[in-house]
Amino acid sequence: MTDKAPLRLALIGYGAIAQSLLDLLPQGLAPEVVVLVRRLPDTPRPGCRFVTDAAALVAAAPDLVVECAGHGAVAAYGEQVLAAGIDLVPASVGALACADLHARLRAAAQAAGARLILPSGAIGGLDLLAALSVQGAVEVSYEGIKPPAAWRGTPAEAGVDLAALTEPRLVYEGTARDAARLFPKNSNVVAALALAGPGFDAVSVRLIADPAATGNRHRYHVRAAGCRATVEIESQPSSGNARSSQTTVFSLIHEITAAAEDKARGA
Ligand SMILES: NC(=O)C1=CN([C@@H]2O[C@H](COP(=O)(O)OP(=O)(O)OC[C@H]3O[C@@H](n4cnc5c(N)ncnc54)[C@H](OP(=O)(O)O)[C@@H]3O)[C@@H](O)[C@H]2O)C=CC1
Ligand SMILES: O=C([O-])CC(=O)C(=O)O
Repeated sequence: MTDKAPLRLALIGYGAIAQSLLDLLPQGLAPEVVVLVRRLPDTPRPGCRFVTDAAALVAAAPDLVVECAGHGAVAAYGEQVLAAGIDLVPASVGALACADLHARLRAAAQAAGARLILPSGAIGGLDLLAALSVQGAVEVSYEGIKPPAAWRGTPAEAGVDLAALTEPRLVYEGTARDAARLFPKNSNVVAALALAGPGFDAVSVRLIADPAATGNRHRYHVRAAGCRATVEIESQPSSGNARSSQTTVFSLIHEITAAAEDKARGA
């Protein structure tokens, strides 16, 4: 990387992931980060310029926009960012379970020569799924285990008294497409598995609240012709949000670093 052409970076959202990302961003990588928020924060942050509308974000002409706000933000701003020729990394990949939105984002990217870059987020092993999917059908069964606090404010609360749990409890079983819609803040990982190649109908999902869980555990089994694989990842939550794994932040920083290296090479 060179310091001659630092990356012009913008973020959408200023919650747990965005703040942790800004804390960990290598120094000098992106000297001024434009951050799109709905309400200006009470305290300014050195190195950040906060804006409250998407037009201002686009006008700043960033090289890369990293969304870390939620499914609604991908739907609200994704097309506008890509249509301006700006590469977009959506953390909220579960928004792409909506096939229409995914198609519109891909079309906007293609028309403007921008890239829609899907991060691996909290999990990994997506390269294997991509490689196997080129050869044929791939089935994935995923299990996500998180402490009860991670399921607050989700449909899990309808059938379970999360505060009273003394043993693990299944809070959802079904398809990746429904999981992404019903648990938008917990099921981006299953969308990432689906989008890596197998598709939303080939990924089955079990979500579990476990009072003994100290972190977020993601376990998935892969079945394809000539290959079986099991991947298990346990990650600490990001500071500030029990449901978002710290590995998500690392994954986004990895994408930002790659974009900075591309820019330095003139790619
Ligand atoms: N790919 C993956 O593996 C993972 C993806 N994620 C995704 O990342 C998202 C963010 O996670 P996290 O930081 O932990 O969540 P937080 O709830 O801590 O932060 C989200 C922030 O985004 C802001 N926001 C929401 N909508 C908009 C909008 N339209 N415009 C601008 N800001 C907005 C919220 O602000 P306000 O105060 O205005 O509501 C809030 O500050 C999750 O919702 C999830 O979709 C999370 C974990 C893993
Ligand atoms: O961070 C995690 O552990 C996974 C998560 O919330 C998601 O997939 O949305």
